[in-house]
Amino acid sequence: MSSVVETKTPIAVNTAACIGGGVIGAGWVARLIENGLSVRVYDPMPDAAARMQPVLDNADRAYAKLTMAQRPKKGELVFCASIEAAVSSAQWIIESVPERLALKQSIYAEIEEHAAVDAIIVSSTSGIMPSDLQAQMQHPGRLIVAHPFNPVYLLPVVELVAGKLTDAGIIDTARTFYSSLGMKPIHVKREIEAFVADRLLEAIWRESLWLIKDGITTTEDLDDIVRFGFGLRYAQMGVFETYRIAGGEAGMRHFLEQFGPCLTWPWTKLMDVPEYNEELVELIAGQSDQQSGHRGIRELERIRDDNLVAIQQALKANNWGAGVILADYEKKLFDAGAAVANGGTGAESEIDYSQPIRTTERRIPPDWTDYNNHMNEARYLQCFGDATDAFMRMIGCDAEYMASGGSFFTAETHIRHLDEVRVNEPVYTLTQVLMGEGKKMQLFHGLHHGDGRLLATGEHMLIHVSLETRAACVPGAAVAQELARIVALQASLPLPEGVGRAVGQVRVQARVVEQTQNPTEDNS
Ligand SMILES: NC(=O)C1=CN([C@@H]2O[C@H](COP(=O)(O)OP(=O)(O)OC[C@H]3O[C@@H](n4cnc5c(N)ncnc54)[C@H](O)[C@@H]3O)[C@@H](O)[C@H]2O)C=CC1
Ligand SMILES: C[N+](C)(C)CC(=O)CC(=O)[O-]
Repeated sequence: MSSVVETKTPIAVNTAACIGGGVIGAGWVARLIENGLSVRVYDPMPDAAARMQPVLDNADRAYAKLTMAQRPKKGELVFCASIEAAVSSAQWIIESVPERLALKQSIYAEIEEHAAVDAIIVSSTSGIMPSDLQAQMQHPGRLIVAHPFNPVYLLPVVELVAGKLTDAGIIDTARTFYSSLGMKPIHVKREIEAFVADRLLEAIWRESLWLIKDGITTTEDLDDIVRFGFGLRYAQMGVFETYRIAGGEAGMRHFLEQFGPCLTWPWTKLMDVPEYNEELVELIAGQSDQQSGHRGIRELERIRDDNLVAIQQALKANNWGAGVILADYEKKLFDAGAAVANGGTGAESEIDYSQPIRTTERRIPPDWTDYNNHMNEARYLQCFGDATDAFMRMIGCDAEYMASGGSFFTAETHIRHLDEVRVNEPVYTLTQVLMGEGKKMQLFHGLHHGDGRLLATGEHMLIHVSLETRAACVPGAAVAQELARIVALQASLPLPEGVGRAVGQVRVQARVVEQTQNPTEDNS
């Protein structure tokens, strides 16, 4: 994926500024740099950079598990001493400072003094109306709210809200921009305090505070009721689809018929608000300390991130909800990844196909290792399979080509394990094309450690097939031509060491030869 995000309006984003680097600012920084954008941060806290680093480390760890696709080269991160230095070269400016209208307005005034006049300014506010935020701006048309969710680097949804003075077209620009970051932008059609999600969250938060304050339950039991129950449902279906199913065959109508009358029963205390005072803080924070105080925040973040990654991957396997967003994001990464691995901007034209081609590049994720404390053998095949996929895309055998009915199937594989690799270590694959003719394609991948050591080799015979008939057939003209071109370019390369090897036990091979020469009824 290119680090330059082309948006629908004539604005190309390659540098973003983040004003405020706390919980949400750090989350934005992580998502932006993981997607290859350069980010300039301003936060007046003297230790802002040191406080942000563990969040960036956790994000890096989560992304390594989120997708096996090669991600763009991480964007540059610069901490700036002033708003001026942060925004002057940025095309996209994200404000994530504390939730106070006057503070936010004073920051926009300073941003407008130094930013390009066409730079977009975006607030992360949880609930202040964009019309109020833009009220004192010189160029209010360029401000919108893009309300994210914690952790910003993993949760796809972002609520987009325009103010009364926002220019037409900015929402579309923002939709394109956030989609390119692997997010799911949702346009909230009319501005309202707290938008949509925080209205819902506020309801459950207020009710929860009442339930603890009234001694009905504890923070721990309440959390268990959520996470062992309806919380599991909400990762995959929302309020209305869930309750439609709860209405049985008759669906939503029956559900409303059955539970509609409860609306007038005392099933909520939402009409009332618990008094916010020291006693409430002690009660809630004390129980929370008892429940979770034995773990640090960073450790809790990692547990949360691992679970969010696993949930999104499960949804991807079911082609549902947030999993569809992850699949689309990965497709973009895969399409661009191999080209970027070969250096430069990622343009296919920059790849030197006369040499073994750098097809993938990654670090070994924590869950790829086994009881021997090194990469599990199944993952070697994954590395080689991904390298084959990357090469297929290079010759034009991509999603579009497959949709037209052609693809390659692997018919035979031989893997040699030569050296160990451990968690978090960098690896890359180099691919040599041994043959590409008619229906057949033979590839030889070398899996290398980042320091150059050869860790394993994979030799693979692939057959081109029709996805309709599942029978072998010759590839389409463009794919065949590109494959032939690369084969010709690599024709003078020496054959790689280990090519054509079988599992090399001399005595077994001798038996194979003998059996072939003297077939009996039993073994023919
Ligand atoms: N924490 C959350 O769960 C969510 C928060 N938000 C919104 O994001 C915004 C930021 O919230 P958090 O990150 O949670 O707060 P935070 O308190 O973690 O971070 C705020 C950061 O802004 C910095 N800051 C203060 N004055 C500044 C100034 N004049 N210029 C630049 N930086 C300044 C602070 O040093 C701090 O690092 C708020 O508008 C909040 O409503 C949105 C979604 C979720
Ligand atoms: C509590 N909060 C209002 C800041 C929450 C949000 O705005 C979104 C989230 O991440 O829950």
